[in-house]
Amino acid sequence: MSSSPAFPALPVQLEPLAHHGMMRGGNGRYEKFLGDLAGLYRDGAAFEAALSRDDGTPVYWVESSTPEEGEGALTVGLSVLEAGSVGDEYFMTRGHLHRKADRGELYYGLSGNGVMLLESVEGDSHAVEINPGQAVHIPGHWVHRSVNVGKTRLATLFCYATDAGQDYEIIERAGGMKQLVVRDGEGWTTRPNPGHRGYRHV
Ligand SMILES: O=P(O)(O)OC[C@H]1O[C@](O)(CO)[C@@H](O)[C@@H]1O
Repeated sequence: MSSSPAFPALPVQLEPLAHHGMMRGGNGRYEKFLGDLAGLYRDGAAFEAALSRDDGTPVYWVESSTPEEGEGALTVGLSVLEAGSVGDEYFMTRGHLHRKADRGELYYGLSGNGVMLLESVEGDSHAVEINPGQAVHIPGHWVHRSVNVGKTRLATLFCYATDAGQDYEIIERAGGMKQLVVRDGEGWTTRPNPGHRGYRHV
């Protein structure tokens, strides 16, 4: 016998365990392996070399809670990104614009050291650090990606409108994001991506 979902949806207690890379109480999980990320990094030879050494563990994963769907519903989750690099680019998420582009997102840094790379379709770019105890509040209409610029796992708690959706193709069609987040001595810097064609002219 099938049962209807409860209305209103039941409250959920979540326990993000950043150092264990998991969140208790969620109902969703996905993982991205190096092999899923072909074309993301500029240095193809460095990517192939990294793939040949790959230990088969995910580069990043997301554990989330979506207790209800529809307008006004929220998805909350833990995003975990390993430390590392391909060529001089730090490990990063694929990045996306929300399909409902006016939907914003909140990230709260739990552990590790990251940068949120934020770009508008009009051509503005911002790289905002996210360290433990810092939040980044991303309004709608920003293409966004997280980058781990530290030496340990980056774990962030996030929240966005469930109906936001994700458009990954906008970055692929543009030849990647406008800026790259790269090693700079012991730190990080941004450098223009020579392959970027602009988000509007695609
Ligand atoms: O969806 P992407 O771009 O692969 O990256 C995963 C990211 O997406 C989110 O799950 C939600 O926007 C982030 O928390 C996470 O860092």
